[in-house]
Amino acid sequence: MTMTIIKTEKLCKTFSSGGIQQHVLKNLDISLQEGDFTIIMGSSGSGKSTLLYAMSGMDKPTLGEIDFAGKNLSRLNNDQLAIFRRNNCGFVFQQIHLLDNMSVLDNVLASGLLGNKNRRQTIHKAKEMLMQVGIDEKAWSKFPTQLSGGEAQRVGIVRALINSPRILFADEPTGALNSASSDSVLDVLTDVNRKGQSIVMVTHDIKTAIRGNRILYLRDGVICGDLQLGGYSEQKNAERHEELKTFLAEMGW
Ligand SMILES: Nc1ncnc2c1ncn2[C@@H]1O[C@H](COP(=O)(O)OP(=O)(O)OP(=O)(O)O)[C@@H](O)[C@H]1O
Repeated sequence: MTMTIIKTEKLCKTFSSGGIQQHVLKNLDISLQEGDFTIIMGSSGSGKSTLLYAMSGMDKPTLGEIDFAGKNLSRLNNDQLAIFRRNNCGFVFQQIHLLDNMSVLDNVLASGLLGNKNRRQTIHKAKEMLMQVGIDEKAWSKFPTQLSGGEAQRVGIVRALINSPRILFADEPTGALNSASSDSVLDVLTDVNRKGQSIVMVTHDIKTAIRGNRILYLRDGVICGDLQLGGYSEQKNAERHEELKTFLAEMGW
């Protein structure tokens, strides 16, 4: 039986500037299931990143409730939210933001050793996870500038997952990568999702989106489409592609 991990009720986000209000998210009622690889699509400016930031506690909603694994995020202050994010959320973005003056391994450990962690176990876990994403021992002492974009993003994913977050939030994680690097990153995301990691990802790209099992389509701050695609399988790649393209055409994408 699947479990709801995030539930929003009448979630609204309004930005105000120069006396003008922009209602970016409008009364969203969304349920996300644990173990899902949920994709958020929609045209530019439809509110995808704003929704990702609200659901992950990176930003506060203007109105409405967000229940994240039984915790009401709307009731937390900024310090409580920061602790909640550290314990429950992993993030990967288009810009990778590894620390240039630290080695690959130290970049992962900088996150992994936050809090009261056992150093030896954390180092072991970091090395094991780096191996799993194809970053072998030779690369552990390299600096981020010595990595390809795809390698750097795979290190970024390990850094995001080192504290075993409930959800990995990804905002266009392959947006800056070439096709081969992008595939290597998507393979890692598919693999960790198959092992049970819940993922919520924003993307514009169909090839990226078919990795998900559920596609939410946002238009002008409202969810107007919800497609269940089933789990990713390479054999059914072409069929999934067609199904998603048809759905997006119906959405007016
Ligand atoms: N901090 C902010 N202050 C004011 N307006 C904002 C802020 N963040 C987002 N917006 C506005 O909210 C709208 C939605 O932005 P958002 O980044 O969520 O869209 P998106 O669907 O992710 O777009 P894209 O696909 O282009 O990244 C945009 O018009 C944007 O300018």
